[in-house]
Amino acid sequence: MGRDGVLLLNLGGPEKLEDVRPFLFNLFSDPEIIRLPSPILQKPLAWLISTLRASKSQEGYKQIGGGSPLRQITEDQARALEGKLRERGRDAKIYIGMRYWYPFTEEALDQIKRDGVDNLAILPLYPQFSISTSGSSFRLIERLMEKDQTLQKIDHRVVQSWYDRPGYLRAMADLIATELDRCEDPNSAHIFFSAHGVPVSYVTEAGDPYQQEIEDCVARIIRTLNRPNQHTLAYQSRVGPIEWLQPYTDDAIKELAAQGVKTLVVVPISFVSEHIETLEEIDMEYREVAEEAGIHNFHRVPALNVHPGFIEDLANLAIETLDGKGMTLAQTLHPPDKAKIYPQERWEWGLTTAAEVWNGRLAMLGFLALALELISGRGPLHLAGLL
Ligand SMILES: C=CC1=C(C)c2cc3[nH]c(cc4nc(cc5[nH]c(cc1n2)c(C)c5CCC(=O)O)C(CCC(=O)O)=C4C)c(C)c3C=C
Ligand SMILES: [Fe+2]
Repeated sequence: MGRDGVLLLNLGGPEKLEDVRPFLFNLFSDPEIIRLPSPILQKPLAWLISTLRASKSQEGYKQIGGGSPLRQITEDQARALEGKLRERGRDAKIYIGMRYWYPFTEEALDQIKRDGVDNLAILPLYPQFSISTSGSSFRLIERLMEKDQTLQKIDHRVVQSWYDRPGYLRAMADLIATELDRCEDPNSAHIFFSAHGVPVSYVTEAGDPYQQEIEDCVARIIRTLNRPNQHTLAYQSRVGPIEWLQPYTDDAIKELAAQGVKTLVVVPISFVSEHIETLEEIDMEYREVAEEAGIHNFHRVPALNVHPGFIEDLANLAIETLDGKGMTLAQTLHPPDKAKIYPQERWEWGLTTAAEVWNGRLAMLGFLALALELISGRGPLHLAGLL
C-alpha cells in the first residue's frame, strides 16, 4: 500500500538574530537570486554580501521580535492542511521544505524517503511563479533527485503556480472587504497591492512570468471583490542598485498622496504568510512614508496564514495533484516552448547583472575575504557548517 505526501515549499527565515547572517549567506549563494559568470564566484560573493547586509537586516528582524515568524506560520498551515485532508479521507503526510533555512528542503526529502512516500505533491506556498522563488526550489529538488535513485522512484507532480484558483481569490477578496469595511468611508479607500519585486532583467531577459502572473492575479482579485474602489499595484523590497520592477511601493504611495488620496488599504500580494516584509517593511516603513506624505489612514490587509477558505482551497489543490493533475518536475523545468525561462547560456545575462550590481570589483573582494577566512579558519561560512 503506497503512501501519499505533500511537500510544501517556502523561503524560510532566520529564527534568531544570530541566524540572520548565515540565512543571508544561503540566500545569496543561490544562483537564482544572484547570477554570476562563474559558479566559483558565488560563495565568496555571498559571504561578502551577507556580511555587509547582516546588520541592516538584523535591525529589521529586531523590530519584529528578533526573528522571522515564517517557520511557525508554515507549520500551522501544514497542520491545518493535514487536518483538512484527513476530513476528506486522505491520509497524506505534510512536509515542509524551506529554501534558505530550517527545515531545509534536503531534510524534508530525507524524511519523505524514510517514510516510504511513493506519491508526492510538490506545492510551493508562493501563489505566483518566479524563477527566484518556486523556480529555485524546483531546481534544488531536481538536483537532489538526480543524485538519488530512491527519490527518482517517487511518483510526483508539481504545482507551478495557483494564483488563479477561485478559493484563493475569494479568500483574498474577503480579507480585503473586511479591511475596507473598517475604513470610515469604505468606497473612497484606495486599494494598494504591494508585491515583492524582482530585478527587471528576470522578466525581460530570462522570461520570468512573475510580473504577468502578479498583474493577472490583481485583476482577478479586483473582479472577485467587485467593489468600486480605485486600485494600484507596486513592487517592494528591492535589494541593490539595479533596476527592479516598477513602480516602487514608496514612490507610488507618495504619488497617490500627491493626488489627494487620504486612505490606503495595503494588500501584500506575493506571499501567503506574515513575514518581515509585511510586519516591518509595510507596517512600519511604508506607514511612515504614507504619514509623512499626508496619508493618515493607513490600513493593511493581513496575510492569509491559516484562513479557512485558503486552507480548504489548498486541500483541494493537494488532492488534485496527488490524483495526478499537473506536471512532473522535468516537464515543469524544461518545457519545450518556454526554454527561455531557464536559459542554458545563463552566464550571458548573469554577466550583465553581475557587472551592473557589483561592478566586478566586489567579486574580487569576495575572493580576498574567502582567502582570509580559509587562512584564519573562522567566519560565517565556517559557522554555518557550509565549508
Ligand atoms: C514572492 C516572494 C519573493 C520574491 C519574488 C523574492 C525575490 C527576491 N528576494 C531577494 C532578497 C531577499 N529576500 C529576503 C527575504 C524574503 N524574501 C521573501 C519573498 C520573496 N523574495 C520573503 C517572504 C522574505 C522574508 C523571510 C522572512 O524572514 O520573513 C531577504 C532577507 C531580508 C532582508 O534582508 O531584506 C533578502 C535579502 C532577492 C534578491 C530576490 C530576487 C532576485
Ligand atoms: Fe526576497
